[in-house]
Amino acid sequence: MSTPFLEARGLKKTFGSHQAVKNVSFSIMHGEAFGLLGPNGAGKSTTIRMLAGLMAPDAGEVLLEGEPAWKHPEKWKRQLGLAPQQLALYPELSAIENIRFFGGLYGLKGAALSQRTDELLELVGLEDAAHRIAANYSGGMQRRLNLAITLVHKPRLVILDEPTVGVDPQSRAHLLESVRQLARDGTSIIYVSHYMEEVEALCRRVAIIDHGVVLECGVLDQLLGSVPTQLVLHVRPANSVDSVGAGHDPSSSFSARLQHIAQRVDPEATGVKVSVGENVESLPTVLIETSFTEWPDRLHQLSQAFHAESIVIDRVESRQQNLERLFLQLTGRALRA
Ligand SMILES: Nc1ncnc2c1ncn2[C@@H]1O[C@H](COP(=O)(O)OP(=O)(O)OP(=O)(O)O)[C@@H](O)[C@H]1O
Repeated sequence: MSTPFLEARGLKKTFGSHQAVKNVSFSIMHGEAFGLLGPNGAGKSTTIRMLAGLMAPDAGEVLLEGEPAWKHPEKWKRQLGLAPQQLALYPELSAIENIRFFGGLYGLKGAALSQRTDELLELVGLEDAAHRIAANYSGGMQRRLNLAITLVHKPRLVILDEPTVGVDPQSRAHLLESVRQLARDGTSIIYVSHYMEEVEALCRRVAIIDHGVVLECGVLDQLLGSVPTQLVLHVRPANSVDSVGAGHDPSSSFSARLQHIAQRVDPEATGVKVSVGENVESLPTVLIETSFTEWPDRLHQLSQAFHAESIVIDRVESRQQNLERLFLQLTGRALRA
């Protein structure tokens, strides 16, 4: 197997008595877009500060192409670019002046610096605003400039910490397109975000961290395969006399029959969890959670059980397995709660 471009190995960091990062390991391959997900305070920013060499770990190490990164500080600095959550730019300078200033810090000058400045303004879509001072930009435009500055020295790995938080839709689209372009050009990317749909759209592999430890790390599609399939069954009584809302509270017997089925299905034994919509009278739905491969069998068994109770399945809806649900399964809470 080829050597990862960057590897976090057993990273730990404590602030006072608080262990912010308890044990974090993962690796990023050359040219890979990697997502880092976790709720507030999970330890993401602390982890990426250690990856970028801005903070020393208490234990563990960062390997750059298989070697301890601290052994080659110049290489580490040149090959990595971190776009932090807090903007790192001069608000009283224009976009051009900011990019040229930071480019100069990396030794760029003359035609090379001018060319790089033009490329970056185009990449982040700030050509028209290039001469205006950054203080007058919208929040989203400032984020785009922040990204351009991060990229000035053509880092081979870019770490983006929540790049789209609080930005307008147009800037968000620009930022995402810029990241896609970087990925197409073969830049490795660590994308830290609360927005699962962004991570799903951009990253092939992800790590989910909480309380300073990695809960899961792997290829997104494979991780999603472990999320139970959810089927929502829309059901109704087979007998019209017995229909929902008709006569003297027939729905309670309908509800009782649904509950009866739900109780009979033992989730431990069958791998199927059945739950009945709370307001059965107005919302006759049944939720099945089962494994992806087994759901046709499960559905068949359940429809027989329904038939025996004179209940008809009108419609079956399958809910997509997504990162939001994987996250919920692992951490027990929603990311944006
Ligand atoms: N310099 C510091 N001194 C003391 N505590 C810190 C410091 N930096 C981070 N922490 C604490 O460490 C924990 C992890 O913080 P960190 O910023 O790494 O989390 P995060 O996952 O990036 O969260 P967020 O999404 O809110 O940025 C938090 O409880 C935070 O308050």
